[in-house]
Amino acid sequence: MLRIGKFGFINNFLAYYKLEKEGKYEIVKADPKALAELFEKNYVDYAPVPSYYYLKKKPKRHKFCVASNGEVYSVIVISKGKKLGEKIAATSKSMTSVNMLRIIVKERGLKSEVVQVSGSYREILKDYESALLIGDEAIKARMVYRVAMDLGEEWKDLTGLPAVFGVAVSNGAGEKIDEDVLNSVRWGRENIDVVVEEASKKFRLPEEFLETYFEALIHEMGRKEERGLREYEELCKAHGLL
Ligand SMILES: C=C(O[C@@H]1C=C(C(=O)O)C=C[C@H]1O)C(=O)O
Repeated sequence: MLRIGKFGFINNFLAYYKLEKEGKYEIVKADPKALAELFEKNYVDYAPVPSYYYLKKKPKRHKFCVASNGEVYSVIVISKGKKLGEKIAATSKSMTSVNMLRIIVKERGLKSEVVQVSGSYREILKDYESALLIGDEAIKARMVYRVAMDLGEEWKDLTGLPAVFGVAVSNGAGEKIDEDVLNSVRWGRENIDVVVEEASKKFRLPEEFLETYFEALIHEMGRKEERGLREYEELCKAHGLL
């Protein structure tokens, strides 16, 4: 059975809902950085990985992605106080957004330094005023702390383009898998009420939030997303990050 990766976040819940029920693939869940490592070791045949990893290694890329054209809700800088801290502690689970934040900070002339740290967000917030969080931790934290930045929104303001956080890659034979994932995405969109109800029970989050969230996520690379990814590559290079 082919083994495929899944971001172990709510951001992949809608996309993989139908696919997981069908049981055609063995699905391996991990955070974005860990999934890139599993792909690197050839443990998975196909997986979404951080866009930054893709740009570094350029394996075969497919159409499934995790992107947003504006607010994304789950890639955010939260702050305990009113101001950004001198240092923004970025979760070690991220590869794309930590570099995206470095670009935004420089382009906006902000003074904060972005440092990458490990640990849960509660641990991080013991030592730092501000933190870049992704995925479910970001969603939990945003219910409690002030959202200082939404990276999807910041990226759109800065470039006028979508932010592409993750893209699907394969060891070469991913065409059919990608087609199955995108069919599952379409099923999820057409049956969003079912997906939202299930997700709300599973993650104990309000249906209203989940609906807004799932609608904000883009899961198929189109022309705008291609341009957004290219712009990210160019700005990474311009800032010495790639
Ligand atoms: C949209 C998100 O973006 C994620 C952020 C990533 C990163 O920063 O490397 C990689 C993949 C995405 O899953 C999220 O975490 O919810």
